[in-house]
Amino acid sequence: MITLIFTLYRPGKQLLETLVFKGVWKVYSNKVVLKDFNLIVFEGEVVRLEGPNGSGKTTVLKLASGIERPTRGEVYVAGSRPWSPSGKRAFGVVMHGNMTYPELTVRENIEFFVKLYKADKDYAFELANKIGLDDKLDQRASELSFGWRKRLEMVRALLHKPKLLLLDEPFVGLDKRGLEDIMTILKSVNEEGVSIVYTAPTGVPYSVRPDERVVSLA
Ligand SMILES: Nc1ncnc2c1ncn2[C@@H]1O[C@H](COP(=O)(O)OP(=O)(O)OP(=O)(O)O)[C@@H](O)[C@H]1O
Repeated sequence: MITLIFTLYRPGKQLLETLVFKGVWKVYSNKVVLKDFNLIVFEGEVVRLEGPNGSGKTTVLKLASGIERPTRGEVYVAGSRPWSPSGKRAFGVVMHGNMTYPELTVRENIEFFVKLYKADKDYAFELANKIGLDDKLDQRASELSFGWRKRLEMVRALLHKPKLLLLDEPFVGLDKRGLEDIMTILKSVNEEGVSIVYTAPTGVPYSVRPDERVVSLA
């Protein structure tokens, strides 16, 4: 009987919480930007942070990536603080500024970040190919147009296989092909289980997945 119970009992796979905000407040010199903000994002989920300019969307990403610390409350990425070594490995982030090196070529940038993260070089160059960077590998990052630099930033953010990808307004300034390339890579990594949290000002007509969760900031 006991054997039968153990044979039938197949607990569902526990989904990992890739991002947790618990009672988070963010106050900048007496301006309350986030007031008791709570959010749980599970493995493989896509969450769109929506709201008007100044509502705190970027602030949420800065807290999730450890660039800012909460005034009150707790933030966890895959169970770790975002600024801890294991937390840092668990996410990739693309904000408005560039984090790749302008003087290095696309290839050199990818090789540099592969070494930094002790990542898989083949996987990194596969990402670069998938996003259309294969014929730009020998160009300096500084020579790339905005949309191509954005693609390089996306590869930089993903090459260490993070569990969570954080993107600040990923569709801004891209042409049709740029949008398609970015969407292709986002769909592909999301199918592999990567959670995506991205910001979009209210009214932006694009989405990563039709069933994505929308979180509105007032
Ligand atoms: N370092 C800072 N010091 C003081 N105030 C700040 C700082 N960073 C952000 N703020 C303020 O916090 C509020 C929220 O800013 P945030 O950039 O998170 O908004 P957002 O929703 O991303 O806006 P946008 O759509 O314009 O990018 C704004 O009023 C902004 O002026």
